[in-house]
Amino acid sequence: MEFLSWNVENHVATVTLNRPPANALARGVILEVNSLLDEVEHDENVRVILLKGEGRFFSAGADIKEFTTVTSGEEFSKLASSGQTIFERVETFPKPVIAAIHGAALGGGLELAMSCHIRLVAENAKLGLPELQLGLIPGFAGTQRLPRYVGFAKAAEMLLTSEPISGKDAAAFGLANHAYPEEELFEKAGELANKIATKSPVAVKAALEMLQFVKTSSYHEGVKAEANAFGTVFVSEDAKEGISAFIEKRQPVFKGK
Ligand SMILES: C/C=C/C(=O)SCCNC(=O)CCNC(=O)[C@H](O)C(C)(C)COP(=O)(O)OP(=O)(O)OC[C@H]1O[C@@H](n2cnc3c(N)ncnc32)[C@H](O)[C@@H]1OP(=O)(O)O
Repeated sequence: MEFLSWNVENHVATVTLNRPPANALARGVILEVNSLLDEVEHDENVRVILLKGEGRFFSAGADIKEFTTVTSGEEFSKLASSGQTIFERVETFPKPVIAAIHGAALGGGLELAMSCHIRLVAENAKLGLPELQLGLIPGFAGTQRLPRYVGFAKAAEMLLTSEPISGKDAAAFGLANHAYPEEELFEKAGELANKIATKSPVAVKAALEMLQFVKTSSYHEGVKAEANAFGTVFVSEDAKEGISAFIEKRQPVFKGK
């Protein structure tokens, strides 16, 4: 694998996203997440997966620079659907997946983290869905998962302002299970993963399966609508402006077209 490395110790597979400088989730990275799941799903030595990022961030989201290579709304909808499918596999995976988030989990990075079963964060991390700043919307089920954790009003504020919240606030709002000083994060995450790894894999699998019943049919309709809207919004002039503004390191000027 090019962008993920992993090692197994005490039945815990620690998986590291490694795509400098921001662990942006280019298509290839998301496909590798899927391949990683293929590798560990039937490996009896792996009971828990702990996901983290190398460098300054967990992940700054989808690769904005890669967006400039996609042209049609249909292609963007497909990109969103395939990401949604892989993140859904994370959420329905029969082994617990824990995200340890330092630095930032933004856009697709937060969407990946929200598909994990448990999130531990550094107090000073930034968590958010800033897609509207780019003239876009989230496309990897973020519009559906975020309100499930933080409630409608906070999700609306986070989406509509594009402003991230701190790890400390993420724990207070229920987006993260716990927040720790950054220097303690990975040790605490390892302890939690080791604790879960001592449980019966049969019972753990059943518990995870039962938790999936909280999803409603409107959730599944919502992610489908999100992928379609992602494609429609992406071919707007405002999206071109938002993406160019990010790359040119300036503020976007949106015209409503
Ligand atoms: C369906 C899903 C859709 C999406 O996920 S859309 C993407 C949503 N994500 C974002 O909008 C986040 C964008 N990034 C940022 O806001 C900032 O960056 C950070 C807060 C993560 C970090 O800020 P700072 O510490 O000032 O560093 P820096 O100089 O902005 O970034 C370091 C390098 O990382 C590249 N980078 C950051 N995020 C992305 C990204 N999402 N896609 C591609 N590249 C990214 C930058 O361009 C730059 O690179 P260079 O040093 O070559 O200028």
